[in-house]
Amino acid sequence: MDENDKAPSSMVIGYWMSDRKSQKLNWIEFGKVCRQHGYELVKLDLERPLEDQGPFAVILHKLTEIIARNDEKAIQIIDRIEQYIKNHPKVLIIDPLDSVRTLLDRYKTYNVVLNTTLNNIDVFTPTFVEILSTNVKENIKKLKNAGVTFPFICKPFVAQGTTYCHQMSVIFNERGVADCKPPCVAQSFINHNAILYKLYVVGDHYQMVERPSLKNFYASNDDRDTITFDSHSVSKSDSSSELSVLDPSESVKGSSIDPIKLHSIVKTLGSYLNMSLYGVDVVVENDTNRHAIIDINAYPGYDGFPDFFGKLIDCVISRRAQSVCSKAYFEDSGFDTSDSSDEKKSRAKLNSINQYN
Ligand SMILES: Nc1ncnc2c1ncn2[C@@H]1O[C@H](COP(=O)(O)OP(=O)(O)OP(=O)(O)O)[C@@H](O)[C@H]1O
Ligand SMILES: O=P(O)(O)O[C@H]1[C@H](OP(=O)(O)O)[C@@H](OP(=O)(O)O)[C@@H](O)[C@@H](O)[C@@H]1OP(=O)(O)O
Ligand SMILES: [Mg+2]
Ligand SMILES: [Mg+2]
Repeated sequence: MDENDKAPSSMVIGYWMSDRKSQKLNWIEFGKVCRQHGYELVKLDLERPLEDQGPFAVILHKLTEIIARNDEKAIQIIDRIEQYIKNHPKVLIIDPLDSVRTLLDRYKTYNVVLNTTLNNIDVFTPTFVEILSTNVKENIKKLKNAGVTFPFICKPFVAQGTTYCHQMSVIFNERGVADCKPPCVAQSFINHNAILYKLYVVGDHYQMVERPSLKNFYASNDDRDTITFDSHSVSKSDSSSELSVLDPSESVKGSSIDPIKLHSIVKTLGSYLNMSLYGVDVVVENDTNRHAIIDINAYPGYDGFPDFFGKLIDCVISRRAQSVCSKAYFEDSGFDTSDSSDEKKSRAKLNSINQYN
């Protein structure tokens, strides 16, 4: 490439995701989109110091599988990235590692939703409790105290990035409580006529896609054995699991998804999560029409998201503009933006400002 062809180094986007993910997204195309907007896209070599590869204006990543691995090598990789960010406070990271860590922990994620104002508009997270022990008696007591009802769904604590994190079970009775595999989160099952709504978010843009989901289960089925399943065999666009087929006696009433609620979910969660790239799984409860948030994913698949790359570069540009403005704003007000504790305070302040804009 001609040297004059190169974007200035301040316009380099360093990215990392697995080869599998970049192939699925046809990531080479994103390189072209970046060029059209004056950015250069460079894959990070996680084995080498980032200082030798930068400087970067932006770090864009799906590091969930590295963060979730948590072995010595993975810790070293993440430390390296965090150190770079600390040494270069102006670099924009999509998304901040602490925010991704929250989403990798289902228990923390559900607590975030619980503490938002979404409840006021009939958007909720089904009752949940963490199960950490294998003591069945103790767990039954814990479930009762928390108000988790049968049937409930048991999900591994780690939400993304491992081979087992999508292995789940539906538990119908006290006998089934022995099938909980701690550490996990037990969550009351919400009947929703086997329709899942996936909200894919890219910065200020979002798109809803409909997916198959689990059929209705009733408490009267209390002698049933536990059902185990892999979530990826139920709720992908091409899934056709038996677990999604409604019983013949059930009428297939369309649920009424409310676009205003979806809009509020995105507006509210964006600032609570401090994330730009995420997906929210929503089901609409039969009879009540309440909207339940059952899952939030960092950097999901975006299958069915029109013009993903166009929206992604848009997001990079607008987040950069925001972060430049906020740095200028806080420097003016005497904040030391290179100090990470001040940085945290300034982000919190900025979040609260954004929330009301
Ligand atoms: N509380 C619930 N009530 C009813 N059905 C649920 C509930 N939680 C999950 N499900 C069903 O189980 C599936 C998997 O659950 P969940 O989305 O939490 O798993 P996941 O592995 O994190 O999925 P993803 O691939 O989206 O990351 C959902 O798509 C939905 O069909
Ligand atoms: O491809 P990836 O590795 O990003 O897999 C992600 C997957 O996308 P895919 O649909 O392309 O498989 C997402 O599905 P949708 O919500 O978009 O349906 C969701 O399951 C994430 O939890 C997965 O993240 P992981 O568990 O792997 O970290
Ligand atoms: Mg899901
Ligand atoms: Mg998930």
